[in-house]
Amino acid sequence: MKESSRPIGVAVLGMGNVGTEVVRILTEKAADLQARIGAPLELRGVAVRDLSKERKGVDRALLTDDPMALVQRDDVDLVVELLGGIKPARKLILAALEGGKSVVTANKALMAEHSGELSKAAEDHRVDLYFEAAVAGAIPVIRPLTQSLAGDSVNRVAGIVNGTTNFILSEMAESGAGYGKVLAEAGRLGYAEADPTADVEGYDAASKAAILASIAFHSRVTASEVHREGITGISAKDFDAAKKFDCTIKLLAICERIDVDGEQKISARVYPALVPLDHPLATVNGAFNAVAVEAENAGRLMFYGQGAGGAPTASAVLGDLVMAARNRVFHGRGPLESTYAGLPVASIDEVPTRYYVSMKVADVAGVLHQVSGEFAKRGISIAAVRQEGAGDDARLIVVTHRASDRAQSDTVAALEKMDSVLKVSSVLRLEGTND
Ligand SMILES: NC(=O)C1=CN([C@@H]2O[C@H](COP(=O)(O)OP(=O)(O)OC[C@H]3O[C@@H](n4cnc5c(N)ncnc54)[C@H](O)[C@@H]3O)[C@@H](O)[C@H]2O)C=CC1
Ligand SMILES: N[C@@H](CC=O)C(=O)O
Ligand code: NA
Repeated sequence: MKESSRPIGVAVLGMGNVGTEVVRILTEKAADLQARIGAPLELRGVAVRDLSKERKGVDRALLTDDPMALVQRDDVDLVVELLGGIKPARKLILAALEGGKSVVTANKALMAEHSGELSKAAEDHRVDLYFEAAVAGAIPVIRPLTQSLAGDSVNRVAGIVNGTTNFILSEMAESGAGYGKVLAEAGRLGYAEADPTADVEGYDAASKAAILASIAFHSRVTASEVHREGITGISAKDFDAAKKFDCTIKLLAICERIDVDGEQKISARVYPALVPLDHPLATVNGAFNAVAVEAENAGRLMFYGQGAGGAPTASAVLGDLVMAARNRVFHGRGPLESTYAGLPVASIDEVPTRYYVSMKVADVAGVLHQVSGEFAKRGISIAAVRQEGAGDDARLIVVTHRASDRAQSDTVAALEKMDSVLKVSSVLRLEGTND
């Protein structure tokens, strides 16, 4: 390695769950980081909202409540954005890139909507924009997709990419624990977003799916193009029913190439789904995430680890920081954004899915025939039927084979109108099967 170069000035924006851990590691591991980079990293400042708050292990003189002034300092070479949200993060990152500073961010919400603008600024100013922490926390997924698999063709990236909802669903499956209490615990443990609606309504997973789909398929997919459903409607009853089909329930993010009438499109979708208990994703519990990648030549790859939490996320941030700093020392550049394929995003209606439909029915002869008739009318074949209870508590559960999501959802709408179907109580998709 070449002799140590001049120090590299680092600005950290935000000292919450992740920022606190990043500053701690930067301080505690300074000597190791210097040896790995070939230059010392020097913390020039940390932008916080509340200057009066006690920040253990941080020199007060480093704190500022003016992030823009910090970003624009001449002695800052690298900016680490850990504020979250679009405003003021977008402007701060743009200012950094335009000022010739490389940026490391964990901000999936921002990257999923503004990656085009930010990547162009990085390219124009010949600096790096790294965001490994933005998807699946500590797990390396961005780097494998952009670098290790750069010579392959990825067909599918799917898995569990939100720690908070996986933590909640795991607790519900395990102990039937109440939803609100578990969500509060996820916040306390530093897994949840500042506004946890982003987690439970699937927005966070949708941002991650947009980032994964864009990189995997060399196209640009934004969060608003990802079909999104959250977990707020999932109840203990759904878990009981799932168990009867040897399944559990997971919030999945699925990005795949699909063929729609001869045209290649991207499907990017997030929803809670039944997953067979013997599927690898069924055993991913707590705040752990797992991402399976299927590539033409590599075959199936599986990435597993901590998807949320201050220290695990800080690990991914530090990895990016070391890369960006090394590039400064050795005059290199990280990979550029690649969107040459420009594949369109399919509507959820066009995607082949399997449905699980649980309904309360009138306990009269012929109901099963009528219900199965509605599926048959739309060309959907039924994989399993289960009849439960009797009288006022008669229930019918249908699991279908794969058909277009449009045909499946039209069938559910028709069932809801039938006199003999008193209530469609639950509709979930089934994933992790081959049929
Ligand atoms: N917590 C986690 O497990 C993970 C978080 N992320 C992402 O990392 C980023 C940070 O997340 P957390 O640390 O969990 O959030 P957090 O809410 O704990 O921390 C954000 C900090 O930024 C500060 N802040 C916000 N606006 C500011 C401003 N204008 N000036 C100065 N300070 C400001 C807040 O006061 C807060 O302390 C977010 O983009 C999040 O989505 C990514 C992966 C995992
Ligand atoms: N809120 C997110 C944090 C990591 O991205 C999650 O729960 O996964
Ligand atoms: Na990651």
